[in-house]
Amino acid sequence: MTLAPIALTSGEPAGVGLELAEKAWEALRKELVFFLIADPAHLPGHVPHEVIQGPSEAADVMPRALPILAHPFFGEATAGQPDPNNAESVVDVISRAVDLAMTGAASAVCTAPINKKALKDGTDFPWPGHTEFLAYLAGVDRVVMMLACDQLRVVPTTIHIALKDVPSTLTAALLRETIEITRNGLQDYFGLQEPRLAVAGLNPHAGEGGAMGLEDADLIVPVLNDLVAQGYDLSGPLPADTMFHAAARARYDAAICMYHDQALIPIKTLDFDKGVNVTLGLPFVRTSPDHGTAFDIAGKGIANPSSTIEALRLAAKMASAHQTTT
Ligand SMILES: NC(=O)C1=CN([C@@H]2O[C@H](COP(=O)(O)OP(=O)(O)OC[C@H]3O[C@@H](n4cnc5c(N)ncnc54)[C@H](O)[C@@H]3O)[C@@H](O)[C@H]2O)C=CC1
Ligand SMILES: NCC(=O)COP(=O)(O)O
Repeated sequence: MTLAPIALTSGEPAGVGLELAEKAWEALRKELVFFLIADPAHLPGHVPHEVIQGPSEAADVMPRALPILAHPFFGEATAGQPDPNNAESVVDVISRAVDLAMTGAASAVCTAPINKKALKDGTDFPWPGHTEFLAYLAGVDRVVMMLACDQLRVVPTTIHIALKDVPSTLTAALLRETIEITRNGLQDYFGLQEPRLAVAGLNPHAGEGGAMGLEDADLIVPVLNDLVAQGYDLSGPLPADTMFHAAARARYDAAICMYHDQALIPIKTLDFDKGVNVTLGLPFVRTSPDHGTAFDIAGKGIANPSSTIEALRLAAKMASAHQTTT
């Protein structure tokens, strides 16, 4: 069965997203089909583009031009300088892509980076990022952020919160749900029958028997024991400083981490260029490049498109894996 095209969102028009959409089209136009939802006036215009009336026209257009589902914005796109007048449309484009994915007109959603501060300034966007907004749009209570590259997959259990709030936010229920959603996602979309999950400790040396913190023994261990008894393949809590070297990585399929930087530093260090952000637990596939709006290089034509290209490739792979299992 042919896969429906992937919906790629505009993201923040003052960032590198639209430049990367054009570069991704050049790289992928003979490999897969996607369409961009954006204001055509915002495109840098280094590649041909063609406005389509609906996703079903994308496949015909893709080999010759970047298919674009036009979404008028209220402001202009000035590199590195977000216009608050655009914020509402940035958000509306994400909702539109989700509608298309929920109805099957798009096989997946791939999001270009948004600038959280620009959205807060322009619209009172109440969400920390796409991840939580997508869960809201899809009507699901809990989703999981996973970042993936060839060498590593990582999941932050707590995401965009202050470091001081991590211990109080980290509950047994949150950790359990994170592990469950990760396991299901790796089974459904990545062909792993029983994923091997390595769980990081919260404290240095995973607490070192209580000498450096109690959460590892008191909170993490009971959750792991319970899930292992249910058949999960889990190890941990592991000291986070020694679980990301090559030999350690070979022992697991994904690392469950306790907070944002514990998860994202190792993957962005290993493969910033090709890392992909995936949301697990949604009723549709969502991927994104692992980087942000990169205002410092926007408009210069030097942004590296590899992460966006890999995000579109992974979206297509996950969507077809799901199609064959449903
Ligand atoms: N999925 C999303 O919507 C994401 C959004 N963000 C948002 O992006 C904004 C900026 O975040 P930062 O922390 O500055 O991270 P950033 O990823 O935008 O930039 C960090 C550094 O990496 C470089 N960089 C990023 N992408 C690049 C590319 N494709 N090619 C070459 N160099 C690249 C930038 O020039 C900068 O020096 C924030 O508002 C943040 O919340 C950050 C990550 C993901
Ligand atoms: N640090 C990852 C990030 O900011 C991406 O967040 P999201 O917008 O995908 O929720």
